Amino acid sequence: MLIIGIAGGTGCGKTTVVNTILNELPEGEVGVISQDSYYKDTSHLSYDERVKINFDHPRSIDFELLEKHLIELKKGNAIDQPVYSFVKHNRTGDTINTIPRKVMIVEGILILSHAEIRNLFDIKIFVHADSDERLIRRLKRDITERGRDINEVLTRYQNTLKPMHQQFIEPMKEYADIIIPNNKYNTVAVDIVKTIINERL
Ligand SMILES: Nc1ncnc2c1ncn2[C@@H]1O[C@H](COP(=O)(O)OP(=O)(O)O)[C@@H](O)[C@H]1O
Ligand SMILES: O=c1ccn([C@@H]2O[C@H](COP(=O)(O)O)[C@@H](O)[C@H]2O)c(=O)[nH]1
Repeated sequence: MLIIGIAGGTGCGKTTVVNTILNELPEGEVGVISQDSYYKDTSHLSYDERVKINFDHPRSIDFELLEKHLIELKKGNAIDQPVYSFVKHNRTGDTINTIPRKVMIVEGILILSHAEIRNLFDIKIFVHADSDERLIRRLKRDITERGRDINEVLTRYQNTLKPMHQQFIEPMKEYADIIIPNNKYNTVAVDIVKTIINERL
């Protein structure tokens, strides 16, 4: 199994890059694990308490479960990936049975910040987009898809997202094998990643 980690700040285009790769490769050969599925279960908190969580800090992620799942997949075993709701800020209680594939892509803002997880990746990719570009994309996406308003996005950006990005995400470029510049759609870089995956397939 080839495990590829794709990191980068919110709105840099990780999900879009992953979907582009998936759409053009043979169905069923590549699997995806999203770090978002591993936000800690916060069912014991009220919605008002959950909204105050710093979701850009590594402690908000259940890295132990993510590591356990990746090890199981490497051994050839299926895992039950939790389903996360950004609208509720919590796991939904559902899971997706995820079977091991020849290539597994793990994507998320903080996946390179955890040494044990990082060491499981055969290829580490960092997707870069400038912070103003990422904020614009996040505003548009979170208002249309994640039930936010302009005030929520900008307040979270100033209070937690920006400082956490500078502390825990941007420095992870150091560990990347490939950095994809993604201020514009970067079809050349995505083609290169697809070629690497095709060779493995
Ligand atoms: N290169 C790009 N140029 C312009 N918009 C983009 C680009 N990549 C992604 N987007 C858009 O920006 C938003 C955030 O992208 P997404 O892939 O969800 O980022 P991430 O998963 O890194 O948070 C989405 O609405 C997506 O359509
Ligand atoms: O309940 C939640 C959990 C996370 N977030 C925000 O999501 C982004 C990470 O997702 P991307 O798809 O990479 O943007 C992170 O910046 C968190 O602030 C949230 O809003 N609510």
